Amino acid sequence: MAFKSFDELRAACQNLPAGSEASAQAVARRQDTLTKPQGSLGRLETIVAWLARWQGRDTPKLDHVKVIVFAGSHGVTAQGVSAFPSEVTVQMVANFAGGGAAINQLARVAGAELDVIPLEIYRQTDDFTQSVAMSEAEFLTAVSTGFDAVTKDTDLICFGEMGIGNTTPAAAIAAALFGGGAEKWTGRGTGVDDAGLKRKIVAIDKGLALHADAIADPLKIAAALGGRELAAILGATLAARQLGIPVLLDGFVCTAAVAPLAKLDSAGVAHTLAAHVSAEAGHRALLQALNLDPLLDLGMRLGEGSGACLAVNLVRSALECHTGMASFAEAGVSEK
Ligand SMILES: Cc1cc2ncn([C@H]3O[C@H](COP(=O)(O)O)[C@@H](O)[C@H]3O)c2cc1C
Ligand SMILES: O=C(O)c1cccnc1
Repeated sequence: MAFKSFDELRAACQNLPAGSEASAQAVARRQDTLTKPQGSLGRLETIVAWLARWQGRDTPKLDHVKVIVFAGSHGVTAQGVSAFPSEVTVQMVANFAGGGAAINQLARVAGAELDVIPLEIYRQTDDFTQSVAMSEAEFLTAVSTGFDAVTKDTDLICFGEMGIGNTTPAAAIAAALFGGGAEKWTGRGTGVDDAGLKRKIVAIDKGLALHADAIADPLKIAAALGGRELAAILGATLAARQLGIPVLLDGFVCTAAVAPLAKLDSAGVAHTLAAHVSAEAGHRALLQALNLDPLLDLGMRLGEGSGACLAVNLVRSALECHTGMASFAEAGVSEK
């Protein structure tokens, strides 16, 4: 897919397939026959219904689980917004290839295939305090790359990101979409000190003022204030919806990347589950703004898709119970 204009992409974001209510109901009916008090597996039960709804299968499967990590470089790092230098992005892409990052270990344990897709990582976006981060064409190229990275044979997908500085564009997008000022959405990312936090807030306020004309349009916000890996996550999440693939969202950056979809269509992220709430300051508020209830709260603040991938283990456990448990009749267990 090559999206040619904001208008074309917006139309795609506003014409989304609904999930299968019939498959979700088939799961709910079976849950109530299994050898447990009704509802006693709590969210494990609703997770399976969610899988069924968005896979469009009465019996969901998890044969092919994927993690795609998108990487991008950020011009706004010139404002001193990260604790780490920008070149760490390229270095970490090499580390992913060598199997040495957290996400490599988590993907192996979760039985997930890991893909890493660098988006012009030797070319930073423009510094959004000076101009738009990406032109319309640059933004759409990144969205299209993300869209094309998703393939139909996938049963569940996690998106991750690597991009030094990217908690700043993420907070800027959240502030532009939901208001409340930069301070509400800005956290310490990789661990900036108080002066660094101040620089982030100043940079975001400057970006919000400079791009005030974009604020009515969620896609223009994502182009003016975002980053290539965030744009790719937006495109990939849209593709997943069209292909019938449920999505596990990772942390603050990933959630900010998909937030424009929710602004364009009130059910725009209905096929996603928030895998966790990260320790990044704005994440809890952002999940609330999107009406998402996170599965895990482990104080993680890494990105890379790490929290999403960890939650694959929960989703697998939920599905095993659903498919493997005996019914009251099969097991000869008395009902109440
Ligand atoms: C070694 C290393 C590995 C990472 N893996 C993910 N991130 C995370 O930290 C960055 C965002 O934080 P900030 O906005 O403060 O730069 C992103 O690259 C994100 O994926 C990492 C950061 C570092 C340093
Ligand atoms: O929650 C996140 O996505 C996050 C937090 C800190 C650093 N990088 C990503």
